[in-house]
Amino acid sequence: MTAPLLELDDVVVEYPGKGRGGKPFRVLHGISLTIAPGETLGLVGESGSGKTTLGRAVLGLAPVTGGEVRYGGRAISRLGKRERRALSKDIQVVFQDPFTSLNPAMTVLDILTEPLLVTGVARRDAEQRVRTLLDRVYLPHDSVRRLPREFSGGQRQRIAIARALCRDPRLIVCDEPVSALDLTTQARVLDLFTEIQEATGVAYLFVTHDLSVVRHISHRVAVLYRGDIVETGAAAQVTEAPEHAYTRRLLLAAPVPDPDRQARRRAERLKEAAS
Ligand SMILES: Nc1ncnc2c1ncn2[C@@H]1O[C@H](COP(=O)(O)OP(=O)(O)OP(=O)(O)O)[C@@H](O)[C@H]1O
Repeated sequence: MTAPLLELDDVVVEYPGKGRGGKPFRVLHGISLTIAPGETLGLVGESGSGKTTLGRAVLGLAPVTGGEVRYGGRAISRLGKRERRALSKDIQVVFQDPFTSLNPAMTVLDILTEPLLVTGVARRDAEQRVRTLLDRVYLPHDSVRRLPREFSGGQRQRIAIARALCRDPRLIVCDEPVSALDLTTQARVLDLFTEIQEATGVAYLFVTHDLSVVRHISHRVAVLYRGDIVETGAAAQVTEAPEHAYTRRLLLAAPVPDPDRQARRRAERLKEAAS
């Protein structure tokens, strides 16, 4: 078996003093999961279940008070600032909102060259790299002169993806990266994620509340419920034949476009609620 790229071993996240009576507020209760090189693990769960917090724990942005996050076998939960910055070459992030995640005052050229220039890449090489990145996300080369506000939501998310790819990461935490896009744009951006993975071998931790998205993009799916993983398995198995009652409820709650299926689901939901 391939060694995992990322491993969470009994990870606990607590926010100090936010719980009842000023006690620490425990958001993740001991999460264990792995992601292999080149794999997409979809992370689903209802609002407030802790999905974003789990992604932030991987990025070193949430307080891990128990267990360990390992990247390539190395413990990374409690790194200092410099070590964490060095790790940002390997672990990148794409956020939900393409309207706020890009600096509105910077041109696309500046947005995409900055991560390279700060690590000592020569300007000419950085600009060459930007052209390759724009090709990879299907944006024209003359995008470099424009500001984020001159692009549509889908195009902005392509810029955010290009920025995440700048330094050839091995893992990208994708936090609801298509939720703010319309359905057609969502499908195109999801296809782009898949194509990039096939070309580069990057792995994704793909956080979403949307089961149709998770089915489309993931190899495996983990289901988070109130800070615990209740089910993990192959994407098709978890989304077609879930074992856990919570996953079944999540599936039944998802809207479906076909009215007959929708009616059947409504009947199943009512049956579940009555039982
Ligand atoms: N910085 C923080 N300080 C205190 N509590 C926090 C912090 N960040 C998140 N939480 C709490 O942790 C819980 C999980 O939040 P999180 O954002 O991880 O959930 P989520 O599953 O991503 O939800 P959504 O789908 O709505 O984004 C929530 O109760 C939230 O209020």
